[in-house]
Formats: sequence, C-alpha cells, structure tokens
Amino acid sequence: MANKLTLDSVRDALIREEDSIVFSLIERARFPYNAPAYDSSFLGNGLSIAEFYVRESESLQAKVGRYQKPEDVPFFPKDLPRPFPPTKDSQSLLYPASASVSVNEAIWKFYFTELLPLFTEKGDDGNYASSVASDFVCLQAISRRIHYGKYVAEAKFTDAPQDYSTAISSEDRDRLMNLLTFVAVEEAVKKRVEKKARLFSQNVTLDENDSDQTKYKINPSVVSHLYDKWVMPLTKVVEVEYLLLRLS
Ligand SMILES: O=C(O)C(=O)C[C@]1(C(=O)O)C=C[C@@H](O)C=C1
Repeated sequence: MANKLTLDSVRDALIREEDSIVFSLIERARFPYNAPAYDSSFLGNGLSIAEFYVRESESLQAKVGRYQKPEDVPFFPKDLPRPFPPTKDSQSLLYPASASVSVNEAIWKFYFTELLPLFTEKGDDGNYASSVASDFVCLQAISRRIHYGKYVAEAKFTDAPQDYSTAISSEDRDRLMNLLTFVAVEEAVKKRVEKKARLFSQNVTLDENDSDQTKYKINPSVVSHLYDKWVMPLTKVVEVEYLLLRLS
C-alpha cells in the first residue's frame, strides 16, 4: 500500500489485486475438483489436506514475518508462531483498533463450498498437493483484496469525517453501507474483471484464425460472479466493521 492514503491510490491497489485473483484461479483450474483433498477423514488427523496445508503454511509464513500487515490476515490466527526475524515497525495508515477486522471465516466457507465447484471440472486426478497449494494462493489473493477494504474505509472516512462520524456514533450500519456504496464503481469492477479473465485465460496462438483463442481456461463470467456475490459484498462488510471500530 502506498505511503499516502487516497481513495484513488487504494482503488489502484484493488485493481492490481484483480490480476492476482484471476491468475490464481487459472492455476487452480488446471486440476479437477479433487474431492478427497477436502475430506477431513482422509489424512486420519481430523483435518482435510487443504486445511492441514493452510495451517502449516500459515505457521511457516508467520515465522518469517507474514501477517504483520492489516491486509494479510491469517485463516487460522489462533496459536500462530511469532516471527523470528526482526520485523520493521511499519507505520500503519490505519486506525490501530480497527486493523484486526477479519472476514476470513466467510471467505473460507464460500471458496470451498460454492466457488471451487464453479470453476473446476468435476473429477479426481490425484493431484491433491498441487490443488491445495493453488487453493491457498487463491484464498490469500481473495482475502488480501477483501481486507484492503480497511484502507478504502480509512480513505473515505478521512475524506468525509463528519458524515461518517455521525453514522458510526449511532452504529447505523445501513447508513454506513449507503455512504460507502458506489454502484457505478461496482458495475465497472464487474465488467473489468470479466474482461481480464477473458484476456488472461485465452489460449494465445500465432494463428489469427485459430478457434482455440475463444476457449478460456476459466469461464470469465465466474469471475464477475465471484466479485458480485462475494468479493465486493465482503469488502463492504470489512469497511463497515472497520468504521464501527474507528472511533473506539
Ligand atoms: O471503490 C470503492 O469505493 C469501494 O468501496 C470498493 C468497492 C469494491 O469492493 O470494489 C466496494 C464498494 C463500492 O460500492 C465500490 C467498490
């Protein structure tokens, strides 16, 4: 995140994050759904391969200093080890009491139960390790994008402190939701991510007439659906929750 927080600079960061999300989904779509990777009885330790992989990966990443930034939110924050390299005390641009907001439980749920079956083929090719490694990249990219909502909220608050303070003091969630919603921006986001999915996931060949160019590695409309149904609504939840803590 840039040093100076403006709504434009945060929106630029959100746009950049779209690339990461689209590419991560394309990578995961190389493998079929692979149901055994999500079966909690498969390993015999009560955890699915996916959950085991994410827990262990987060533990390692925490040791080397990840999860110090408000947009990097772990899925399993309990008992994460402390980082052992000295971490630079980065000046957060956020209001400290609000930095801890997390909607990762909701992200975990929609990703595995609703999104994954939408963009992977049915089937089982045994590539469980590669599948869950790709899932983790998808989850982190989606989570980071959604938790950037904290910066969006801070920028909006700074632009109109009076309007927001009144709604925050009366804990008026509906008013906050109204204040921070820009329908035209949301429409543009949905169109842009669909276009990116179309461009990034086409088969590039040198033959102009090759019909392969219209075959996509992921269905572009799934990406706009992802944004419409989960990414933007959850970003707004993060914004509201952040703001409600903003004056505490
Ligand atoms: O750009 C903003 O103003 C945001 O709050 C981000 C976002 C989004 O998630 O893309 C969410 C709410 C707005 O209605 C528009 C877009």
